[in-house]
Amino acid sequence: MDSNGGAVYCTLLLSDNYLPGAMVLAHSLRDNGTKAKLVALFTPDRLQSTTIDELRTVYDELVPVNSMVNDTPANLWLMDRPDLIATFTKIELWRLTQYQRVVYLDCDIIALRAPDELLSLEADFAAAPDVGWPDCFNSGMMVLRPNLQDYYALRALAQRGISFDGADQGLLNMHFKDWHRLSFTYNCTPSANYQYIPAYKHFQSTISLIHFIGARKPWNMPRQIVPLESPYNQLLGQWWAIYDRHYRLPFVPTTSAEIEKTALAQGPVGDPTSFHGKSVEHEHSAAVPVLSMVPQYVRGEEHVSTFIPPFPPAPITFAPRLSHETYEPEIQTPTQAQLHYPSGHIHQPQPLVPIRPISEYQSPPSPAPDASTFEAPTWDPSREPPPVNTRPEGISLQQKTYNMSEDTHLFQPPSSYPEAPKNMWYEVPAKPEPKPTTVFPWEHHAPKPTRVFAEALVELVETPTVPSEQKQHSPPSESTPPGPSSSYTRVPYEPSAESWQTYTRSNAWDEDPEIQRYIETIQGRRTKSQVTSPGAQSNSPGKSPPTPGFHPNTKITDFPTEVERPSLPVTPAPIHRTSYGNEASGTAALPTAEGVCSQEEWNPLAQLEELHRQHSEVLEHPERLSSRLAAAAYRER
Ligand SMILES: O=c1ccn([C@@H]2O[C@H](COP(=O)(O)OP(=O)(O)O[C@H]3O[C@H](CO)[C@@H](O)[C@H](O)[C@H]3O)[C@@H](O)[C@H]2O)c(=O)[nH]1
Ligand SMILES: [Mn+2]
Repeated sequence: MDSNGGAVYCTLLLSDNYLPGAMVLAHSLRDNGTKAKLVALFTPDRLQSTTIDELRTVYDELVPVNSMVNDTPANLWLMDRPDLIATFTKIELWRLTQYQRVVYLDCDIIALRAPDELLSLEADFAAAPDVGWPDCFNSGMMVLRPNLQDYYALRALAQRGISFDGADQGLLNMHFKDWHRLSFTYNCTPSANYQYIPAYKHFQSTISLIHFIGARKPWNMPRQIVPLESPYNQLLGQWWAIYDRHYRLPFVPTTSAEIEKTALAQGPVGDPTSFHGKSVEHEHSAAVPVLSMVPQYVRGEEHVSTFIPPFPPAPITFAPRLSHETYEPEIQTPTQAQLHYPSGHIHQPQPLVPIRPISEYQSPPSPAPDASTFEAPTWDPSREPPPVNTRPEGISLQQKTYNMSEDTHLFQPPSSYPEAPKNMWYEVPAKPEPKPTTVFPWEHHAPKPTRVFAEALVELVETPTVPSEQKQHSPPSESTPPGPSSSYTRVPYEPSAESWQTYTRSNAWDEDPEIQRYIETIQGRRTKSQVTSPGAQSNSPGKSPPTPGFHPNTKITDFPTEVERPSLPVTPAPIHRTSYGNEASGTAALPTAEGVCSQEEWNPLAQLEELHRQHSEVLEHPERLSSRLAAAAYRER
């Protein structure tokens, strides 16, 4: 009993010609590091003793079993596999009760990694789906617990010949209906199904076991078949790699003379169907030292003669194997022609693909051709569009396998990281503010704004002497340009005064000489066009331009003196004119607001008193309010 509690890998050998498979399978498991016991069931009545001896070199235990032949083999012919007549012998696996668990593998399987986890799988019976009918499992790989109940049940079915394919897979699928499904990567069968190539490319690295189902087995096929990159041919290469590691003959001819000699020495091979049993004994000549029994059952050796010739012999009239692009290993049975590498002296074999014109091949003296020699004619991308209907090229890209790091140290972050770069933002270039379009003529040479704030004003206001002229509210002469607002402050500066007193209380419309002139030109125009206007007639004669420096007509507002008006002089008030008779008529032309006393008579104190009186009246006699409002509404109507 080993660490897996008696779990073993096990295969079955029914005939000598499957010996290479059994041997390569065992090597693939060992090469991949499994420590588990390797067991081989074999049928002594059907095998040569040398075959059994050979098995002993790699298998830990050999278990002889009686072969169980299907007496009603009709269904085998549905598969065209009469050679599977004895595969009912597989049910002997359930009699291996000396082992707790058996991972059974067909002889035509290789391991790309040892699937040791299957040795401890918690399932009574597990397998992977079959590519031909995925509801069924493929019986080439099974994880099972040997037990006599299943054994006798299976044997009963077998004796009655109950199997839909006439072999073990049909029988086992009828018995184990509830099988534990394992990943296809545990029993990956090469196939040419529509989904196969992309899936293969994707899952390739996860494959544990490859199963070469079908009548043709890797050891009966050449080492290399083009296209080399097709999944089947790549997997075939994997089988041959293991085989070569353990059994490749030491002699490899390299010169053309050696090639010729070796080919002649091996001679033509007989009917391939006769290679069962002893008829194969003559096949390897003395020129090739035979150290093991295995190579004599390896038909693949024959058609490559353990070498690849440097170039196809010329003249060549048939397609060399290298041009075999539509290889379908599961369907084709090897013909004699397929088992021969075409060298000059061998009779004309049947080509596998339509013969290409000789011009498609390179001439013999050119360097050794590789697979690409037989590619489609070269394409000049600078001159023509890509050729249509060519083979995809991605599949032939180099594949790389990366290994996980085995470093067991924890990641240590660096003590500091470099400073992040600064000033990475984009400086938006400043767009110059567009100058506001000028409306009035004086704006073209407008003086710089001279607004002054409170602090600065303290000094400015203290110094200037207000001209007496302005105290009398006369308009400023043109010789006095509009300067800082302090020159127009008529209220003497008082440090305790409210801040509003410090503001400019001049009206540019009254005091800016340019505005004065502008108004005069407009008035002039109005005079010409509206002759009948009484204001125009009285205001401006329209005969001579106004006298510069004196514009009494245009002055319409000013700050009233404290005598004129008791309220605070916050805003300029309309000038109450008495000096110009026609001015008065102009003012009289404006209708006075109804119910509002004139500016001059407005007494804010009296008005406040009145407001207060009304307010208290409403509070004391609310009923009067409604009658008041009703009266007001009636008035409005
Ligand atoms: O002449 C033979 C034939 C078969 N076997 C053994 O039986 C197994 C099954 O035969 P195989 O040629 O591998 O069959 P497959 O092509 O794999 O065909 C399918 O169908 C078979 C019959 O149902 C099942 O046994 C397989 O697992 C299943 O993959 C082989 O691996 C060997 O272990 C021999 O030893 N010698
Ligand atoms: Mn098989």
